[in-house]
This record gives sequence, structure tokens and C-alpha cells, in this order.
Amino acid sequence: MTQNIKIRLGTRRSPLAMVQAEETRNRLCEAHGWELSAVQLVPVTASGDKVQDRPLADIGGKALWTKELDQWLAEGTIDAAVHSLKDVETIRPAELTIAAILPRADKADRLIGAESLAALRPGAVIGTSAPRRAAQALHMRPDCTVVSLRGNVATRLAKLAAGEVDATFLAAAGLDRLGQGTTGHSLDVEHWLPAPAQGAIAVECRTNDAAALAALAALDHAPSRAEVMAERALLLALGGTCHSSIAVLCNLKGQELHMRAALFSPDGAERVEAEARFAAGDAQAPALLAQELLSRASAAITDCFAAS
Ligand SMILES: NCc1[nH]cc(CCC(=O)O)c1CC(=O)O
Repeated sequence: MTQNIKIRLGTRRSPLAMVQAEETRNRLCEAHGWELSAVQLVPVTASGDKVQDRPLADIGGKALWTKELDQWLAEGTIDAAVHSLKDVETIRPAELTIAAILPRADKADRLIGAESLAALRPGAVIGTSAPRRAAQALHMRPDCTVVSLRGNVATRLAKLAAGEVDATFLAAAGLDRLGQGTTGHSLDVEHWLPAPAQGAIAVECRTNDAAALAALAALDHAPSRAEVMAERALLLALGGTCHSSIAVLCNLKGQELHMRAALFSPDGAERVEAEARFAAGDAQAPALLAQELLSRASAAITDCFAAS
């Protein structure tokens, strides 16, 4: 049976990454009528998972999530790689192509440890290593303290349970996929904007691998692709780095994308927001929105951007 492997699918080894890889395998097999054994999961421990004690932004950024899988694709060890698109650098090597975006899950963040930001005790300690979550929390609750909290979902929940922090944020998509749909309190996406591409799973393959491209194309969900590619176009135009706080919500309504984005200073004191409506596939509109945001932002915000 195992002789008949059609696709070797690389994935990070974390429980969430493995669940996402299994979902991808199931969809591939269903789309093509394959036995499950036709897709071989090939796990790797990514650099980003090895260093747990420092914020990702300080140790090399998002590239640490994809480095090993990128190399395995280049060497032909695997045929495709599954990623949380939120964790994938905006500029990818030309040799690699995002061949499929799976139907996007819940875009919201959940707050764990309190029913709402307002319900946190005065001076509460919030654990998060994401600049967006830190700045957005401090914007609403300047009395709170933010400390770095890294590790996979289970590790972060354990640190919260151990009392290291009063509260933390996790993506609803990740919690749901791990069977933790009742953990935490969903934050309304209209008021607490998510990260670019939050909740989206991307599958990459070699740009010159026609067979893999064709097999993965069957999984691509066009509405999800329209949203996340517009969000990534905004990120690219902003010149966002791991230190910048970028929050964006893009919803496809019919043929039109409704995008709302906000930038924050690291301490949360400053916030600029703008919105736009444009046709799906319009590559200029997100760039214009980026220019509008940057033009209205103070130095405390623009210092965290490469493009300014
Ligand atoms: N930064 C880690 C990461 N990357 C993707 C997810 C969750 C799934 C997703 O947003 O697609 C998470 C965990 C989290 O932010 O809570």
C-alpha cells in the first residue's frame, strides 16, 4: 500500500501543524479519490519551534517557520509543504508557489483568562509575543503589562494555568482545529482586528512541479485566496516586519473585498485605521490603503516599518 505514495507533504511537528497537515491530506485524498496512504506526512522540527525563550521577532522572524521545509522542497525531499499562512513571509522564493489556500477558518482571536479586555483586573499581566496583540491590548488597557509568552498552543495554555500570566490570546482557528472550541472568549473581529491571513492554511510546492500544482489546485478555495492575498498585499506594501503591529480584516462580499486595517505604535498609545472597498484581484488597492495608513501614522508607528 505504502508503495503508492503520490505526494510527500512536509509539515512542522507541532500538534496544530500536524492537524492542519492531516486536514490537507484528507482533502487531497477526497478530491482525487486516493487512499490516505497516497499522501505521506513528513514532519520537521522547525527552527522557530527550537528557540522558545525569546520573541520570534528577535531571533530571525517568520523565516524560521519555513526554512527547513523550503529546503526540503528545494532538495526534492518533499513535494509540498503545509503552512499557517499567517506565519509565512510576504516575499517567497520564486521557486516556490502557493498552490492552494484551504477554506479559511474563523479569523478571530480568543482571549483566555478573562471574559473580555474590560473584565481584566487593573494592572493585569497579559502574555503574548505578537506585537499586534500586545499593542492592541495596551491600546484598550494601558494599565496592563505585556510579557512575552511563546510556545505552542498547549504550552501557552499551561503557562496561563500555572499563573505565569493573567490572560493570553490565541487564534480561534488554531484552538478549534485542536478540538478546543470552547476555550477562551472570542473577540469581535470588527473591534479586535486579526493578523493578516489569520485562519488560512497554505500549501506550497515547487513552481516547476506541474503534477503537484495540478493535484493541489483542486484544494484551492478562491474566496479565501482573494481575502488573504489582499491582506498579504497590504502587508507587503506596508513593509511590515516582525516588530510592526498590523491588524487587518478583509471580507469578500460578492465580488467586492471590504478591507479595514489598523496600525499601532508598540506601546499601543497610537492607532491609525483606514478602510477600502475594491474588486477581488485588484493589486493596487491594498497598496493605496497602505500608503494612506503610513501617511497618517506618527514616527512611533512608522519606525516599525521598512517602507517608510
Ligand atoms: N503564531 C502562531 C500561529 N500561527 C497560526 C496560528 C493559529 C492558526 C491560524 O491563525 O491560522 C498560531 C497560533 C495563534 O496565533 O494562536
